[in-house]
Amino acid sequence: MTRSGDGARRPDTLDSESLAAARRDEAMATNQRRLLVFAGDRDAGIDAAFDVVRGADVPDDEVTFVTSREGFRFERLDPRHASSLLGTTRTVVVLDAHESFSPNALGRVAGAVDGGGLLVLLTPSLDEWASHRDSFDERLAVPPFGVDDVAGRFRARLVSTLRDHPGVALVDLENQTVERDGSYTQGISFETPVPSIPRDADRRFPRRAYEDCLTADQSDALSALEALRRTGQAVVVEADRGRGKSSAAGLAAGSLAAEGRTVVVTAPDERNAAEVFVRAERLLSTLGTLADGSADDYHLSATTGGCISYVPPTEAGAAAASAETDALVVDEAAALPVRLLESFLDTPAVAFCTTVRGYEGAGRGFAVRFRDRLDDSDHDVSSVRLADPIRYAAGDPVESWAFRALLLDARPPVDQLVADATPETVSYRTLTPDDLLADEHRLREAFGLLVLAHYRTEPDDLARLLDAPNLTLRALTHDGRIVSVALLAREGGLDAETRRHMYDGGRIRGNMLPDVFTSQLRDEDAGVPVGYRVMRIATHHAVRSSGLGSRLLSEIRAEFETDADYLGVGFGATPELLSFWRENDYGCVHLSTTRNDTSGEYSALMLHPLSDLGRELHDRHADWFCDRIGDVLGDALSDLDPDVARAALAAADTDYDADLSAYEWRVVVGASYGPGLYTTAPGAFRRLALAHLTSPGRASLSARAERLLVRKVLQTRPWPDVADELDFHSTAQAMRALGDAYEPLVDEYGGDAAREERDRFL
Ligand SMILES: CC(=O)SCCNC(=O)CCNC(=O)[C@H](O)C(C)(C)COP(=O)(O)OP(=O)(O)OC[C@H]1O[C@@H](n2cnc3c(N)ncnc32)[C@H](O)[C@@H]1OP(=O)(O)O
Ligand SMILES: Nc1ncnc2c1ncn2[C@@H]1O[C@H](COP(=O)(O)OP(=O)(O)OP(=O)(O)O)[C@@H](O)[C@H]1O
Repeated sequence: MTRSGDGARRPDTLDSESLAAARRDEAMATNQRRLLVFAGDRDAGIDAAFDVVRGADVPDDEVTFVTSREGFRFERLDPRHASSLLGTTRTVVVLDAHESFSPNALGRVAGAVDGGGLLVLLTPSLDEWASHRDSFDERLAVPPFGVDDVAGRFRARLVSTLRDHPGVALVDLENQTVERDGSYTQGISFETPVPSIPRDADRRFPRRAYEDCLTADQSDALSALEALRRTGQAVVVEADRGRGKSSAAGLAAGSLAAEGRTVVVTAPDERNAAEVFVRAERLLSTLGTLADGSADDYHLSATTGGCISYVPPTEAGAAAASAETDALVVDEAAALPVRLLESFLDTPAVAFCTTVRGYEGAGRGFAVRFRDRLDDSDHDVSSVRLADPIRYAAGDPVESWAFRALLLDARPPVDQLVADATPETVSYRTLTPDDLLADEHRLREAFGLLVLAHYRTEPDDLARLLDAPNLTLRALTHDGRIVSVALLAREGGLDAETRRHMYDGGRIRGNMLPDVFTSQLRDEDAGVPVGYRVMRIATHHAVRSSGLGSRLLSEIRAEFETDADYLGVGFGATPELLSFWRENDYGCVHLSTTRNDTSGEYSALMLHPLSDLGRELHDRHADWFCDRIGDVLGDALSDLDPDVARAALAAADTDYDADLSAYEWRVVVGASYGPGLYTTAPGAFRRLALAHLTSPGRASLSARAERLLVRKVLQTRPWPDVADELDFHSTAQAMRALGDAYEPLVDEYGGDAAREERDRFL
C-alpha cells in the first residue's frame, strides 16, 4: 500500500472485489454511498462491475445495470429508460458511460442508490474520455457542423470532479491500478430531529402512521397530507431525492384507505410509485385492516371498504374525477407533462410529490409552468418541504458530487446583488464555454438562471452549452453579476442536398426553425438563410419587467446584424411571452398544431429579419400564416386559449386584406347593424375577424369581444359553450354581442358601399 496525494490509501495493484468490499463497508457504516469509477476498456469495465457486486456482497435483485448492452443476470435498463429509476431505491447501480453517455441519465440514476450502496461508473480511459466521441456527441453535431466540431469540455470537467471529489474511487483498467481508492471517513453527520407524534386531538390519521415516520420532516409532511381528507384541498410535497416524500404519501394513502376512502395513485411509471404502496401496505397490515392485494400488484384494499390503486397518468385524471374517488396521489409529479398535471385538478383532493430541483432529469415543468396554475385553481393549496435525508445520510459524497458535476444546485446571484440592475447599469458580454469553464462561479450563475427560469433546462443542456458547436451564450452583467442570459443556436445556411432531404421528409438535427418551415410548411428554400434562434432567454426574477430582456435582445440584434439573416424563436406560447417578443419586433409566423409534451402549450415561432433574405423569409411566412390560420383555428387549434390566439395574431407582422366582395359586405352589415345572420356566410366574418385581430389597434374592440371572435368565428365553437365560457346570460345575448362586435369593423374596414348599406339601418 502507498499513500496517494489526497491522503487516501492506494493499493498498488487492482483488486476490484476488495476495493468494493471496503467502500461498501464504509458506506454501510455511515449510511452514505460511494462512487466507483472503472476507466478503460468497456468489457474489462463490465467484468469489474461484476467483481464489485461480488465484493460488495449484494443480492442480484438489488443491482441495476444501465447499459445498451444485453445479457446480464441483473436488472438491465437501456440508458434511454433511466427515468424509470426515479424514486426507486437500489443497492448498486452500474452506469455504462461507454456508449451514448448522457448527463440526464447520470442525474436520474444517482439519486436511486441507497445509503450503504454503490454507484459504479464505467468510462473510457479518463485521459481520453474528453476526446472520445459517441452517439450523444452526434446529437450535438448539428448540420452544417460535424461530430469533429463537438468539444469535450463537459467530460473534461466531469473527469476533474472525479479526480478530486471525496468518496470517489478511481480505477485505471489499462494499467490495472487504483488511482484513488475513494476512502472517505470524515463524513459530516447531522443529527436528524426525532419525529414527534401529534397529540390525539391534533391528528386525524392513525397514531401508527406517525410512528412509522423516520424523520420529523416526514411526520410534518404526513400531518400536512391529512388535508386530503377534505375536498377542495391540494398538498404539494417537495424535497430533494430520498427525503421520504413518497413514503409519506404512502402512509397518508394507507391512513385514508384505513378510514374507508378510495385513493388513486399515479406516477410516470408504476415503478416510480412503488414506495407509496410498500408503505401503505405495511401500515394497513399493522393496523389489521389489509383485506386484499399487495404492493407488488399496485392495488390494496382495506377491510373498511377503502382501497388504493395505481392508474397510469393518462387515465388518472378521469379515474380521480369519478364519484368513487376521494383522493389522488401524484408521485414524481415533476416528470409529468403540465397538461396531464392540469387534468388532475378535477379531483376532490390531490397530493403532488415532486423534487425541488426536478432539473436532475425529471423536468421543471411543475415548478416553472404548473405551480402558478395550481395556485390559481379552485383548490386550497398547502406546501410542505422535507429537508432531512432518509435514503442516505446527510453529507453523502455521491450526492454532493452529482450536484457539483451536473450543477444541480446552481443558483442565480442572490437578489440583493442584482436588485439595482437597470438597462443603464448593465454590460453586454459573450460568455464563451472556455470562460465559463475557467470561472466556475460564473458558470453556476449563468446556468442557475437558465435552470430556474426554464422548465426545459436539464443536465444534457450543460453538455450542450459547453460542447455544441452551434450554440453560443450572451448575457447582461451588473457589477459583474449575471442578470439576464440568452442561449442562441445557429441555424440554416444549409446546402441544397440537406434542404432537399428535409423537404422530402428526412430529419436533420437542430435547425428547428428551418426544419419546421421546410418539412411542415413546405418551403424548400427556408434553410438557405442563416439565423440565430434564441433557444432560451431568462432575466433574474428580482429584476424582471425592468427592460433587461429587451435590452439583451437589442444588443444581440446589433451584434448579429451583419452576420445573420434573421433572429428567431420558438416557445410554448402564452399571451405574455407573445407580447414580449412582439414588443421586441419579432413577428409570429407559425403556431404548432400539437401541444408540447412538457409544457402542455402550443408553440409559437417568430422571426425578426436582419437582411433582405431574412426579410423575404419572414414576409412570405407571415403572409402564409395569416392565410391559413383561420382554417387551422377551426380545426387543429380549436382548443387554443383565445388569449393566446389574440396575442399570436396581434404579433403577426403583415397587412392582411379581408378582401370581402360587395355581397359579403351586405351580409356582414346585415348581421351587425341590421337583421341578418352570421351563419349565412361565416367565411366573410372569419376574414374580417382576422383583419382586425392582426391589426387590433385599428378598430376598438373589448378583450371579451375579441375572444368572441376567436371562439365563435375562428374556432367555430357551439354557441352554448361560447356563451357559457364568456359569461353571457344566454346564447341570444352572445349572438347579439357578436353582431355588435362587427359594427366597429364595418366602420373601419367597410368601403363606401358597406357604409351606404349600414346607413340604411341607422
Ligand atoms: C425561447 C424562450 O426562452 S421563451 C421563454 C422566455 N423565458 C421565460 O419565460 C423565463 C422566465 N421569464 C423571464 O426570464 C423574463 O420574464 C423574460 C426573459 C421573458 C423577459 O425578460 P424581462 O427582463 O422581464 O423583459 P423586459 O423587462 O424587457 O420586458 C418585460 C415585458 O415582457 C412581457 N412579459 C414576458 N413574460 C412575462 C410574464 N411571464 N409575465 C408578465 N409579463 C411578461 C411583458 O409585456 C413585460 O412588460 P411589462 O412588465 O411592462 O408588463
Ligand atoms: N417511514 C419510512 N419507513 C421506512 N422506510 C422509509 C420511510 N421513509 C422513507 N423510507 C425509505 O427511504 C428511501 C427514500 O424514501 P422515498 O422513496 O419515500 O423518498 P423520496 O423523497 O420520495 O425519494 P425520491 O425523490 O427518490 O422519490 C426509500 O428506500 C424508503 O423505503
